[in-house]
Amino acid sequence: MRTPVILLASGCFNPLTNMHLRMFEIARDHLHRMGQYDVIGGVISPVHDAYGKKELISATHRLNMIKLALQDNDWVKLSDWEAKQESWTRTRQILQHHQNVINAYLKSENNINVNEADLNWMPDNIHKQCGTNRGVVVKLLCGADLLESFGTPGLWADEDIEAIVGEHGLVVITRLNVNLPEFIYNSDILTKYLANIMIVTEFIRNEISSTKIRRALRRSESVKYLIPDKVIDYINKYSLYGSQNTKIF
Ligand SMILES: Nc1ncnc2c1ncn2[C@@H]1O[C@H](COP(=O)(O)OP(=O)(O)OP(=O)(O)O)[C@@H](O)[C@H]1O
Ligand SMILES: NC(=O)c1ccc[n+]([C@@H]2O[C@H](COP(=O)(O)O)[C@@H](O)[C@H]2O)c1
Repeated sequence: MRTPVILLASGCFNPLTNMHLRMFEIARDHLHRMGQYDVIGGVISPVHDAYGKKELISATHRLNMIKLALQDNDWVKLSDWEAKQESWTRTRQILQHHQNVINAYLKSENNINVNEADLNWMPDNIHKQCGTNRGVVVKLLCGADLLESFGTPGLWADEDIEAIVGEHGLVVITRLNVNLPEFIYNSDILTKYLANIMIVTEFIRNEISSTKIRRALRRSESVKYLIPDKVIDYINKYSLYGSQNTKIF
């Protein structure tokens, strides 16, 4: 029997791009083709404001843009749990929270109090898709650059990496200039849990990044077809990313 999986992408989404959405599609295709997993949902979890990364705009705006982008998406949902915490939360805790909540909810057959915020990101027809006996695994969906950041001294605790890869698992999308097999080979922890790391090769190379989108916006260059139209309208409406009085459609 296939294991039910939710793919969770945690990041800045500053702003959300079409590549963020595409990551979910190619990851789901890949996992289904492998035959071992049943991807029952996708979750986008934008980082808390306190993460404080350069140029990070408020979570309110980032959440609103994601909501707009997902209006026509029938399987990827927004989770605002991380963004609404008191402060920044480690990725390990985010994965654990989502996995615990969904499994408790499934076991209880609706009889526990799941708060509104958590109900929002759960897949539709979750009981039908999983029944009560099949535990859902929440896997971290990320790009190769995020995996590479595991090697930045002091950024990730070893026990967090071990829990993320060992208890959840990674689905990693290739990115230009990152040699994933070599990076994994050089890490004892990643090699130990190799079976839990799925590398998804994006053969249709696409180097859209939020950094490039912000740069284009600052320079009044068009970002159409790189981010969803509704997100462009929102950026225009609130003059975000230095896009005042510019033509970005
Ligand atoms: N073009 C891409 N290819 C593969 N993964 C990507 C791509 N763009 C973003 N991602 C992944 O999406 C997740 C969310 O990333 P984040 O919002 O930090 O995106 P980003 O576009 O890399 O941001 P920034 O450019 O601001 O650093 C991360 O795991 C990141 O690796
Ligand atoms: N120790 C950790 O759990 C840890 C460390 C660094 C980044 N992250 C997460 O990685 C994501 C992407 O961050 P960057 O955009 O800075 O690469 C963010 O969601 C951030 O919260 C987690």
